[in-house]
Amino acid sequence: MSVRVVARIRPLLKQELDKDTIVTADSPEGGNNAASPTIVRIPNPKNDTESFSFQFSSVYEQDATQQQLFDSEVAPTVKHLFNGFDTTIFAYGVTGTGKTHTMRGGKSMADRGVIPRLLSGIYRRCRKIEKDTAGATQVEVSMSYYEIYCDRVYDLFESPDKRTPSGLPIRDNGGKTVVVGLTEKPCSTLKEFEHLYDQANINRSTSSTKLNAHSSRSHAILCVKITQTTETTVQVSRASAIDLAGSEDNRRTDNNKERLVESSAINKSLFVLAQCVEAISKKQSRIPYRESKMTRILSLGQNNGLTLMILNLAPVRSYHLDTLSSLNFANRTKKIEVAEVENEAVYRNIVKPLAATTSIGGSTITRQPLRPLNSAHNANLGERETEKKSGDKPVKAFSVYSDARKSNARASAVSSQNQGIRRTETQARKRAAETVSTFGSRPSKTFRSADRLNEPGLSKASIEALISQRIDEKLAEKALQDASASAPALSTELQRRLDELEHRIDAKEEDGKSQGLQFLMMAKQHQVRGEEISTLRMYQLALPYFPENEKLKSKIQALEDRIKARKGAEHDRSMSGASVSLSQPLALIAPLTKPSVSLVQPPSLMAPLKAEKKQAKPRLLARDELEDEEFAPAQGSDHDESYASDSSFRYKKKLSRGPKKTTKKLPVFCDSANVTSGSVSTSQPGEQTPRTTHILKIINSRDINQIRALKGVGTKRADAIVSCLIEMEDDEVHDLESLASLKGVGGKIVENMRIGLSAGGDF
Ligand SMILES: Nc1ncnc2c1ncn2[C@@H]1O[C@H](COP(=O)(O)OP(=O)(O)OP(=O)(O)O)[C@@H](O)[C@H]1O
Repeated sequence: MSVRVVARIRPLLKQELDKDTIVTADSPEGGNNAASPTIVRIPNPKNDTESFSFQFSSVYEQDATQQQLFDSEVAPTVKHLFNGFDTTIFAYGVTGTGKTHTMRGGKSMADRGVIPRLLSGIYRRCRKIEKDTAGATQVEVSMSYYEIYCDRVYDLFESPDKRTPSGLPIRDNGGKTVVVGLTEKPCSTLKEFEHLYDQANINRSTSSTKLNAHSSRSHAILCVKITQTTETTVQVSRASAIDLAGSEDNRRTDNNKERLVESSAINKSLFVLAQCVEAISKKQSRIPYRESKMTRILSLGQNNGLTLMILNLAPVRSYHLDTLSSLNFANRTKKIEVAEVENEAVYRNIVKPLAATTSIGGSTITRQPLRPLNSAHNANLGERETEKKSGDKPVKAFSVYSDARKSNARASAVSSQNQGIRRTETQARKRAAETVSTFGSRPSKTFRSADRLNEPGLSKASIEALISQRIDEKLAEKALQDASASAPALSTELQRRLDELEHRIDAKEEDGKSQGLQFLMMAKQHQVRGEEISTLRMYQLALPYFPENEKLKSKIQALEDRIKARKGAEHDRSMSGASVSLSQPLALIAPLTKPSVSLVQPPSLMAPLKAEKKQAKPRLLARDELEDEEFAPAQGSDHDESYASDSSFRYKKKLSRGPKKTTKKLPVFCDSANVTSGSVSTSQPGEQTPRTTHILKIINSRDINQIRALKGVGTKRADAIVSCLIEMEDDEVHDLESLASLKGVGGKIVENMRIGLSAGGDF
């Protein structure tokens, strides 16, 4: 199932004028005009008579109410949530386009946004389920709420003065990204939720900017966990509602230094998100999720369940290019496929009293850094601790029951809620496991043990062995938890150093890369605004971080040539005193009457842009310059939604990734059998021995199995080598020195590969 994308055009604000409206909603041609609109139309910034159209699942016009949006888009997701599907709803758009209004909304009943309405729907359904099952199914709701501010994660249930400056760490846990040490608060009524939510929102970072008096300076993520407990099963599902911060054009915000830092972090994370979406849509093997915490947490395309993106748009001309950019992003996002997999209900340990299985740690949970995670999304590490304390005995990881206890009760209870929902094969298989009950609300992991227990080949002894292995694991886990329970005794200094270490772990080698990405991002921003000199400058600053990106180099070259040519033309004109000539074959004239954005070069803030600053008037643009512009409509289509975008900057790892031709420290390989690194001659491609040729052939095959089979390589390294090769695109590794310079390889490994082949007797 793909991400569902709907657009919402906000009404004009007080200071905005009707005549400036350029974004409109439309129904598809030939369709029923009474049908809800699904198309957003916006003029071509270079030619008002042309328009671009973008189709989405739905488009909400300026007069659409909060109720309409909720009823059509969000209410239907509630039942899926209770059927075990996770849902993710996020608002995306430029600053001041109405994301917070859509997600949170105002205080009056009519103004309430998606989040309070969603919770209201959740509680209503809770009551219905409890009533329909005469109390046999109990539903518990809890929430965590956090923000990503300047790429740091902060718990919104903690006031800013109590926060650790470095924020909460995030970790990958079985494919899911979790925030460690997040508070999870139970909230059993809408009133309770609203109280907690309002309190937490006070802690959210907002400030006044020129474009929005209450601008969100962070991405806010609300995670609502729903636990449905029957006599035999526990099913957990989660709704994530995300109010992303909006991208900002800092020339329009008049931001001060602090706001600029925030803005740069916001823009960077949104840029990375766009890169991820682009990489997914191009089916690239590397999706740069890890380059921003927001993209790691959002994990668009990696998450399961239902995903709804609400694209917020401002209707007015002052947002023209930003709106196009958002529309283009949304257009790509709608193609992303999300696996429609539900969370499986797991058997609970019926020995435990019902209430104890779903108790929640609440605000007592403390941060427990640098230790393994063992539960699901946004793991609340204190949760199991609380459970354990609630009973005298430690809770068993699982129990084995006799055949007498069949899972029919569970099957019927759950299936009555899951009518019409596709089930996975694995689940069907797991349902067949009749004899197992699992610990508390643990996810399906324990089922695997159960499946193994049911394998026909397992003897009683191996079952015993498995059980004692699981008990050992649990005891080890408990020991770890006990150890970290004493974490409060850590000194602040030690805590600080741990935080630093975690940051370093997270950052790894990303520093240079993110700096380079920042420059690319700024280049793109300048480019869409038609500021060539500053674009060039940003590309030049980015080049050292992507030295092997040929497209970047050619882009720089093309820009330099174009700027030179333009300056030459300007110089010629000023010398001859000639005014614009209509007969000039390769020039187009910006119509003075039409405020076409792209033809009028806006002044830039950058110091070296004096030449551009002088250009307050519309200027001549060469035809090729126009055609190269980011928003040119696709050829042959005046109403095409796919306008060209710059895709040339897929990230490449810095220097070490690609093969370096001349690196002093590299070993020199000689192709005679007994020579070790450090020998004299450099192998020339034409002089390679069969062994070298064979190694290079295997490497260039990009076949992970063949590469892994080379001596001393192993799965991880083979994977890294293939990633390097993919990033080299069509280029190949031509000699052993280049091979040694690949990331994670080195001279010793290459030597091992050679020795391995000799030992095999083939060479
Ligand atoms: N549908 C709407 N109806 C009425 N007013 C709206 C609507 N959408 C937005 N607004 C108003 O527009 C202004 C900006 O909205 P909002 O703060 O929600 O923008 P935002 O996209 O969240 O901005 P930022 O990214 O800076 O936080 C607010 O005054 C808000 O009340």
